[in-house]
This record gives sequence, structure tokens and C-alpha cells, in this order.
Amino acid sequence: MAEKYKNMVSKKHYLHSGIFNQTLRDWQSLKSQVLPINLMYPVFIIENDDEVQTISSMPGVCRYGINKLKDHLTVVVQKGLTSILVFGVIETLSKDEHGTNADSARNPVIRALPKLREWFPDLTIACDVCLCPYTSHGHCGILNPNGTIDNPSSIKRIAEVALAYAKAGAHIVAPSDMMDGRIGAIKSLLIEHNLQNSVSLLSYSCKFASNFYGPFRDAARSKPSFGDRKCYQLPIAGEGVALRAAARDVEEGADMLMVKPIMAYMDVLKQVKDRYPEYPVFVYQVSGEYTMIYNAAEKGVFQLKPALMEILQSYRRAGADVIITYYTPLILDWLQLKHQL
Ligand SMILES: NCC(=O)CCC(=O)O
Ligand SMILES: [Zn+2]
Ligand SMILES: [Zn+2]
Repeated sequence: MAEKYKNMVSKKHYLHSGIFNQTLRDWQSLKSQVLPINLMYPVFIIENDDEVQTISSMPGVCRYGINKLKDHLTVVVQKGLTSILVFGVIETLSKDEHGTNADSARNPVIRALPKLREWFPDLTIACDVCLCPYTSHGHCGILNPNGTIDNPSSIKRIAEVALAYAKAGAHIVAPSDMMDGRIGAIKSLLIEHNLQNSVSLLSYSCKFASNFYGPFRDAARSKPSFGDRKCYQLPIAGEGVALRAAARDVEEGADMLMVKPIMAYMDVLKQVKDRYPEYPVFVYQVSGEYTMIYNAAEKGVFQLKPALMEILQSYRRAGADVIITYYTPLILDWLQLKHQL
């Protein structure tokens, strides 16, 4: 008999009464909603304006020449896309010690920015700022002859590249290099050029030396030719140094912060958001996370849509304001469908 269990739940401890239909469930979850404004879409731009290249390590993701990117983005913008994060990828242009082609006139991002601004006047455009896709050694900064980071030269160069993207039309510059002092260097240079009111600075403040970047290095042709990035990207278990990195970037003038990757770093996200509630916090669902989820769905571990929405809502619940994800076009499709119901 269940009789004796009848009065076991006190009045205020019934939870079912708050969640028995979808609207009620949504009300319990409003702060973790995923809307178009919460998504930023990373795109790879190549030199040949009329080419599309598939990326074998990232099924469903392509690199686009600017004319092809126009067609692709036109569709996604119609579905509600609000922002993109642009990466340049070079093939025939040369790579050297200083990453000369990061901001040369022939750089695909420099060439694309004015066109993107013209074609998509309501789209907010962020540019990843780093040297690794453009240096002969594939590291994110300038190196000393012994292979260590030359930090002063690196931040001078990174700031120059950020300024070039800003001048070419980027609304947001997003340095991912992890050199010490780059946020301050970029902010000062932007102010010097009177861009303090029109260009925003999104810091990859907590970027870890992760195992999840593999497919991206193939996508962006940015693999280091020797060594690894452990001397400048954060140690994976380094909670304290990650929080110091966020604090420093706030101090140096970042407008927005980031935690990257995210799946294995949600505790860091939570702490960063709790410490800096007044700053928008971005998370980057990186290439390895993208591909891992894709492959799991392919193998029937779960259905892509409900599982991915569960993952994205968990990032919002943990404090993410914006999620940078290669799944953005697909998610926007789903969100549109939901509104048509
Ligand atoms: N600055 C971008 C990366 O370092 C990697 C992103 C990814 O793996 O998707
Ligand atoms: Zn880099
Ligand atoms: Zn990077």
C-alpha cells in the first residue's frame, strides 16, 4: 500500500507542479535559453574568392572564398545570425617569422572585411587575431633565436594586426595568441587611432593548451612546426592562473572575456562569470568538441539535436552569454522551426 507515503511530500516540495508542460518548463529555464543572439559563428576565409573547400577533419564545415561565403552567409543571416568570428587561411601566400601576411593587402580577411560590412550591414563581425596561421614556424607569436617567445615583439605585432583588421572593418578584434600584455597593447593602439568607440576587444582570456584543437589546426593550416603551445596557452588544470588571466585582461581593458574550450572547463566559466558578472562571457565550443559530438551522433550514441541543445543550455546555465559554435547554422534552423510550431 502506498497509503503511508501520501503525506510524505510537504506543500512546498512538490516540484512536478512547476514543470508539467513545456511553457512551465521554459519558465524554469529562462536564463539558460539559447537564442540567436547567444550564438557566434566561426568562418574560415581562403584566398581564392570562388572556391569552397571541405575540411576532412570537420565534417559539415567548409572554408570559403569571399564570393562563396557571401552565398553561404546570406542564408544563415536570413535565419537570424547576428555575429561571426572570422579566420583567415592562406595557401599560396608565404609564411615568415613575423607573420607578414596576417595583415598584408592580400590577406583574405583584410580583403573580405569591407565586402562583408557592405553585404551584411546588420551582422557583427569579429576577427580572430593571431600569428599562427601566418608564421613559418606556426607559433602564435614572434620567436627568439632559441625558439622561446619574444613577448615585446609579439604584442607589438599582434596589436598591429588587430589595428589592421579594425581599420578594414572589424567590429570586434579577438586576440587568441595568449601573449602577455596583448590586451593592453591592442587597447592602447586602438585608442591612439581613435577607434575606442567603434571597435570592441574580445579577449580569449582563458584559452587552455587543450587536446581539443586538433581538427582546427588542419582547418586553419596553423599547426606548430615544432614544440607545442604550453608555454603561452594555459595549463589544463591551472585554475588559479586562468582566473589571473581573466583578471589581468579585465584590468588591461578587455570588453568581453572568453573560456576556451568549454566542455572540460565549465568550472572556470562559472567562476569567471561569478567574478565578472558585468562582462559578457563567451565560450568557444572548439573543433574537437564539434567533431566529437558529430561523431557520437553519427554512431547513434544520441540524437544530435536534443543532445546538442542539452550541451548548449548547460553552457548558458553555467554562465555563458555567447557560445561560439560551428553548429550555428544548424541551431538557427532548429530555432526557426520551434517558432513556426
Ligand atoms: N584560435 C582558434 C583556435 O585556436 C582553435 C579553435 C578550434 O579548435 O575550433
Ligand atoms: Zn595562434
Ligand atoms: Zn588559436
